[in-house]
Amino acid sequence: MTLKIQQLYKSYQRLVVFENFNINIPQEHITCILGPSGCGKTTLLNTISGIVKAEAGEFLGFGDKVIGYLFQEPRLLPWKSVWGNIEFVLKDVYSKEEREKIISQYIKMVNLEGFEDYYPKDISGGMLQRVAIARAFAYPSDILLMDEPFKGLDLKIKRELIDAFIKLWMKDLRTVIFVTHDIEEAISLGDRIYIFSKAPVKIKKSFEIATAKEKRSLEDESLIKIKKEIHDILFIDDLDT
Ligand SMILES: Nc1ncnc2c1ncn2[C@@H]1O[C@H](COP(=O)(O)OP(=O)(O)OP(=O)(O)O)[C@@H](O)[C@H]1O
Repeated sequence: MTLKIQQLYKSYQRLVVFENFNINIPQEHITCILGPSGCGKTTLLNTISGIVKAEAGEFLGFGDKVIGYLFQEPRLLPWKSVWGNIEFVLKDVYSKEEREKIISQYIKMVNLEGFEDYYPKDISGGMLQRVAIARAFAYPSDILLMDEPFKGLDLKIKRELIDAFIKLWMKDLRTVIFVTHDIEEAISLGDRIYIFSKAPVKIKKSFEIATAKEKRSLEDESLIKIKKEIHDILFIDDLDT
């Protein structure tokens, strides 16, 4: 079943971010959202998670769903180790034995074996974000909201994180809504990609990518074509909208 948001209205004082806004989110897929800075991408995630209250709108299919949120900064607890940070969010969900199994499994999937006892201050930015991603997936949410989780990381680290992300996602095909400014990231991860306009947000265009994520190459002609089209919508169309 597809999750649907209908007739969303959200404003901040006089700024109307969403008005009669509709969007469909396919379950068990990754939906990427691209759009100009400040258009309302984070606001959409925040209305879905309930951090921000929509003034109007129906959220169909979201009612009984457990929502996880991965932010741009890893937000690890500095006083807990890599292991402890993942364990912390699983404490009330799984028994001790289950937790041990799950944590070691996820640590392995993001290639952090051997770093279980390290503290956040002793590992690199890319490793911190790998812990955060492992923690986000280890928590049994139905929908995972991700707000530019790879922003500011260098290209090689970003590629490693994308690969780790795909591996984690394939394990249970979580429903993911992924906000990014990076077209290549969207093309690497998205099953569906929405391009938002400036506020009040309209969906300018959506793309579907059918190729399995683990088999995608950014050199594929079809992906190069989509990349160019997205680029033109974002950076050329926007000059006059
Ligand atoms: N709490 C708030 N109070 C007032 N205005 C806000 C608030 N939160 C966001 N805004 C404004 O609403 C608009 C949408 O913000 P939002 O953070 O959702 O955009 P975004 O698309 O995620 O931006 P970016 O791409 O820069 O992260 C922006 O103009 C922002 O300044």
